[in-house]
Amino acid sequence: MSSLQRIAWRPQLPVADRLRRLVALALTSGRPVALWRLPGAQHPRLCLSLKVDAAYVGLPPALESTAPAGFAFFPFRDSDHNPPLFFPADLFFDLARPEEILVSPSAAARLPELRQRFAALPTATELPWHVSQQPIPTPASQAQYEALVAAGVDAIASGTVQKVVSSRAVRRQLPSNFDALEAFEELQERYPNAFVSLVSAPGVGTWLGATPEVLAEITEDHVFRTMALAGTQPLLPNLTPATAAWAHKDLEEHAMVARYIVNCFKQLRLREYDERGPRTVVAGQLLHLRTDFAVHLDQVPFPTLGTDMLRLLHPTPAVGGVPKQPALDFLRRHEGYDRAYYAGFLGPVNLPDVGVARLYVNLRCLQLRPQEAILYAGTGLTIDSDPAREWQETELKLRTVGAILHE
Ligand SMILES: C=C(O[C@H]1C=CC=C(C(=O)O)[C@@H]1O)C(=O)O
Repeated sequence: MSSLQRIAWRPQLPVADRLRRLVALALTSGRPVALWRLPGAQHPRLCLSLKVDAAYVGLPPALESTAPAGFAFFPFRDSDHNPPLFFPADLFFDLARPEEILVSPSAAARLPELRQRFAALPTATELPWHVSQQPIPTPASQAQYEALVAAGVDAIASGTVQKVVSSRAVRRQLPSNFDALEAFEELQERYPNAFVSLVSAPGVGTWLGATPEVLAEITEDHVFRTMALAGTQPLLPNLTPATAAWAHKDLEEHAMVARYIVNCFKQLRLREYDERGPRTVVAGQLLHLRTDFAVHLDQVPFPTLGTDMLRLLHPTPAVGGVPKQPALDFLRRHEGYDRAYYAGFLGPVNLPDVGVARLYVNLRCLQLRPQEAILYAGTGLTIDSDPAREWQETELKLRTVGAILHE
């Protein structure tokens, strides 16, 4: 049950300024704020939490309709440095319906004060985005990354793992006059089919991204959905999804993710899932192999399937590896930097529609620092991986979110 209440809201301000001021309202008082645009949607949405402490949680969130409404922001791996978060929704603003706002009971009780603070905020100031207190990761040089790939291939050859997804971080200077809200807008325009997000929270910093990968969804029609997304090639001018041919390496890399998902269903003893694929899909300037999985929740006796699958799935072999624990151990030992929220997951739960949850893997993302951005990208390794090609693939993936870092 959502306890959010709909109220009319007609400040004398253009819609974009309302959004900017709501973000300012959160940031100037040290609170978390999440903005997102669903794949294919025309307008973004915003969730603001009034209680910072309420955001820190342990387990991945419950996805049932009885669970609280809010926005999940989970790291690749739990740690004191990268806490798993769920921002309970106190204010929800949908730019498709700019004349209203949804508020929680505690926000409703404070409406006069919130309205006053909102009205007093200057529109044109620079926004005080949250900054992570964690050290900036040391970027891997090409030689270092290729050595990591070679170590991954060795671990596969020796039988320690079957697949592992190595990754790296890159530092880029921010362009002069960089504005995170304008960058969020540009990501929406460039990638209409991605889940585009801008999340800023105390202890977490500020993250921007445009991901193609669903981790766990429960849709309006009561269908649980997830996908295997792995296998990459550039979308070259004379190529279409229909004409793309795939190397054995990509097919194998993809099949391991699909098998892992099937095994998660098996662990829950669920047989009634629909599997479609693999097919070729476009994500920005890249092509991926994708297999879609769906379960009609009204037709199976698994009321908590969404929550159970989420807890089994993360991190999938599209970002970790197979078997899971040895692959994660390999990454901890060899990767040489902290992924933080890259390859974690994020998205709204019961917000605004009760019974609907949309969680995505945090890929093609960057972290904002005062003068620079930290970009992240990884590649799935198999026994056939060539270090130079894997480096090249990370370069291509970095271009997705990197496209917004121009003068
Ligand atoms: C790990 C990333 O992508 C994953 C998703 C799609 C294709 C992938 C691949 O082909 O390696 C990765 O598994 C990333 O973008 O950083």
